[in-house]
Amino acid sequence: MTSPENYHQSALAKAIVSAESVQEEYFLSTTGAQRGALLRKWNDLIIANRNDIAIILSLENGKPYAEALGEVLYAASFVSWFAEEAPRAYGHTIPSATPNTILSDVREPVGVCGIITPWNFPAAMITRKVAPAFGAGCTVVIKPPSETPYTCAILAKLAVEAGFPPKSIQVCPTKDRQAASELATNPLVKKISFTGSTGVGKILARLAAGTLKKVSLELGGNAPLIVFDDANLDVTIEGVMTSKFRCSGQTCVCANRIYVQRGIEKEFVQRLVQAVSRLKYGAGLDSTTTQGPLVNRSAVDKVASHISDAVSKGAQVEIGGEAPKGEGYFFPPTVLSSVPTNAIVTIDETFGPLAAICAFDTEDEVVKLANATEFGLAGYLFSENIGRCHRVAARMQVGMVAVNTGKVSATEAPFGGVKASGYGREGSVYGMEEYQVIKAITVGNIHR
Ligand SMILES: NC(=O)C1=CN([C@@H]2O[C@H](COP(=O)(O)OP(=O)(O)OC[C@H]3O[C@@H](n4cnc5c(N)ncnc54)[C@H](OP(=O)(O)O)[C@@H]3O)[C@@H](O)[C@H]2O)C=CC1
Ligand SMILES: O=C(O)CCCC(=O)O
Repeated sequence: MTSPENYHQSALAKAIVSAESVQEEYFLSTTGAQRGALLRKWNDLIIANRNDIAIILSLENGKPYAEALGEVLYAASFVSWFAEEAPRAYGHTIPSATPNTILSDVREPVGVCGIITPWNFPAAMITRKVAPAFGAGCTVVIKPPSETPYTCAILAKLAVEAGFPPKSIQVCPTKDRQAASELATNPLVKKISFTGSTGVGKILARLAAGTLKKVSLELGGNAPLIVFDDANLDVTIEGVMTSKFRCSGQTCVCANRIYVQRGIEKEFVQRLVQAVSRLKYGAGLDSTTTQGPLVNRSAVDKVASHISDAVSKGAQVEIGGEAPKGEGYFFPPTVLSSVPTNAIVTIDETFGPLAAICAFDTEDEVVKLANATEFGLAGYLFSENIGRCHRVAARMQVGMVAVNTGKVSATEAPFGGVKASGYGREGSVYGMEEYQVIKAITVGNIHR
């Protein structure tokens, strides 16, 4: 009998066995085109239920309804994308060096996949992983985030309604970290895909090494955003607002350090403060809200500590700066100017609505500052000089660069990082490869 202590672990182990039981029988017997058709139905069901899903998402995560709806559509776009990619799992024919021999390679599903996702994108992080896994022919066991399990549950229900076998998508909500690590250690699981903090990513990678699983990790960022003095400031302010304040600053691609060339610092700060003053924090389902709450008390405390550290080193609060007293985890969108480059905010990802502005003088200097971090997920730059845009983009040590836009994420763009931001790419033409293995087939003596 299962003791209460290992109840969750044992539930996860059972879910893994259940997913494995249909891995071969169902997924190896369907074609990519058939799985693509199921993904198309799943996409259609998500779209048909988008308003209800957005309400659930907004209620459990706190993000404004309009943003939640945007996320549901973004989530559906991964399902739609991989519905098209599933039939295109091409292999190669390879000219063999051996006479009388035909050599080819094919792509096969890796097997049962363990999926672990964060609370900031309760829908999109599920579909960005599950849709390519299904497209490739894998089954999945999902450990959704404790803060936002319901969006995942409804997405899984719709996947089953679309026709995926119930056992092929297992959802195991648990707060028990020991239990969650079952996914990384169980030998039946062949792949771990994780989005979350760098610390947990390293733990999972270490655990997964025990059974040599395939691993992809989308981890923390600390995105630099560089504004050169030849930038178009209308475009730049719009880009900064998009990049910095989406999900109340709680995304791994949010600008964390804003470097502005000294000659335009004053005007930039003034215009940014104007734009920020139009934001309004509040409950997600209130239609006037543009900024939801942060995820928990420690997230609020982290923003406050980054502000007080920067201020103690000489930064100025231009707007915001203090959490309101009372219930809830709200933090007003904040702008700090004259932030010294040794402030903690330039080193540690804030994951909150704090725009920290540091002045710089030269291109070389700012590239060094931008790269002076263990992270390498997203980077942004604004300039009207095309040569400089290419030159600086080439020098930034990140997986994704956005030039003259604050939007770095798109279904068709490879999403992922370098350095301590992890490895593997999601979405795009590469996304399905993460869930496939390549098999070489050699046929000899063909002219016997
Ligand atoms: N790269 C990104 O997109 C994200 C980065 N972060 C960064 O991480 C910080 C902390 O956020 P947090 O949500 O705690 O991120 P975590 O990395 O702790 O959590 C992400 C997911 O991993 C699970 N998890 C945590 N520990 C383990 C473990 N030992 N074994 C298996 N699964 C585990 C969590 O479960 P549970 O919910 O039960 O804790 C959750 O589902 C943020 O402030 C931010 O800096 C956070 C979210 C996304
Ligand atoms: O912040 C994250 O956890 C994932 C990034 C969301 C995106 O832009 O796709």
